[in-house]
Amino acid sequence: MNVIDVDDVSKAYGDVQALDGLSLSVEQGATLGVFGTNGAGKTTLFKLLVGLNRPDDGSVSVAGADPTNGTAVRERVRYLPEHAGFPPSLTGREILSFHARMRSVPREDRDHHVERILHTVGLADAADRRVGGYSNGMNRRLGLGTALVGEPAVLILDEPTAGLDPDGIRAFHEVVESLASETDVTIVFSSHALGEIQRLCSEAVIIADGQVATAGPVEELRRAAADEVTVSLSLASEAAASDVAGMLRNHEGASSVNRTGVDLTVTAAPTDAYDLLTAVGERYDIDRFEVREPGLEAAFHEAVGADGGDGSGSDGTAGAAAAEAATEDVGGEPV
Ligand SMILES: Nc1ncnc2c1ncn2[C@@H]1O[C@H](COP(=O)(O)OP(=O)(O)OP(=O)(O)O)[C@@H](O)[C@H]1O
Repeated sequence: MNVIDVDDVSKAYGDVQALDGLSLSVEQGATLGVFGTNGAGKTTLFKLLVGLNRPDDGSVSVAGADPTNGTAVRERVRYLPEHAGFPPSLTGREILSFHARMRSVPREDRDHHVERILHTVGLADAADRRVGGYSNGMNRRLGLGTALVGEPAVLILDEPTAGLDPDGIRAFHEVVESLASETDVTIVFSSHALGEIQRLCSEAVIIADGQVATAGPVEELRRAAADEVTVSLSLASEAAASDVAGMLRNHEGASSVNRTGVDLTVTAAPTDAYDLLTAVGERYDIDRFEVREPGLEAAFHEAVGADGGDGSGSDGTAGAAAAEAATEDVGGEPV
């Protein structure tokens, strides 16, 4: 049964055609990854799914109704925007309890409901700390926790791991993985990292120029992907880089390790890349990291680069931008 049906939807902001005849459907319980370059239309799509915007043309149905049609639908569909802030002086438990009251969770169930969510998002030990002292990753998981209050049918997560360090990404992945395997919630998850979509999602859709460029089971993307990814990372000193090289040579997930000064290049299976980064991040300060996935880049290039898209394609710019977006992956922030 489809829980989301988007049919031939268009949406413009003045002269900018953000969505241009986009159609997509999602089965209940699926985890859908939405990938696209900057400005492809992902956030516009998400706002239509949660009723924050209306389409100019076409129709949107979520959990059996038009999302702009009243609060009953909005209760069943939750949106975690890219940036969610909380009052720093409150604790995680207080914030979740507040959301439980707002969502009309019965008083006698509230404490148990909040406790269960704290465990689900991995914040049980930090429940009574003020959120002003939470890390970026903990804040993001608390945001996911607030979205889980009242047991929604659909979760819409807009780039939930953007800007997180490897530990934060891994912790968030674990929460999404357990939600996907242990509940019937449908998760729609946008990301600039194809590897993340490959790891977490059962279905993927690639959006380019406001349209679906390609869609299907992630298994198909996986088949198109290379067996190995390249992880590049820089350590604070040559001594640390040398230690890490030794450590990774003994790590069963790493198939090759090369070091030049403070820089390391490691090849690994796509699903091992985050484990390797976490293992290093637990013991050393990583200055910079990047995960490159040549096979996925090629698949993406093919999906959006073939006709080039509006105004940028004939000279290959769209394909180049696509490849750049894919290689950027989740790297960047110091750990
Ligand atoms: N409120 C707005 N007013 C004018 N133009 C907008 C507005 N919101 C989005 N756009 C434009 O619509 C297009 C699609 O934007 P959207 O935010 O949906 O893309 P996105 O895929 O989420 O991008 P990103 O990955 O950068 O967040 C872009 O060209 C953007 O500049």
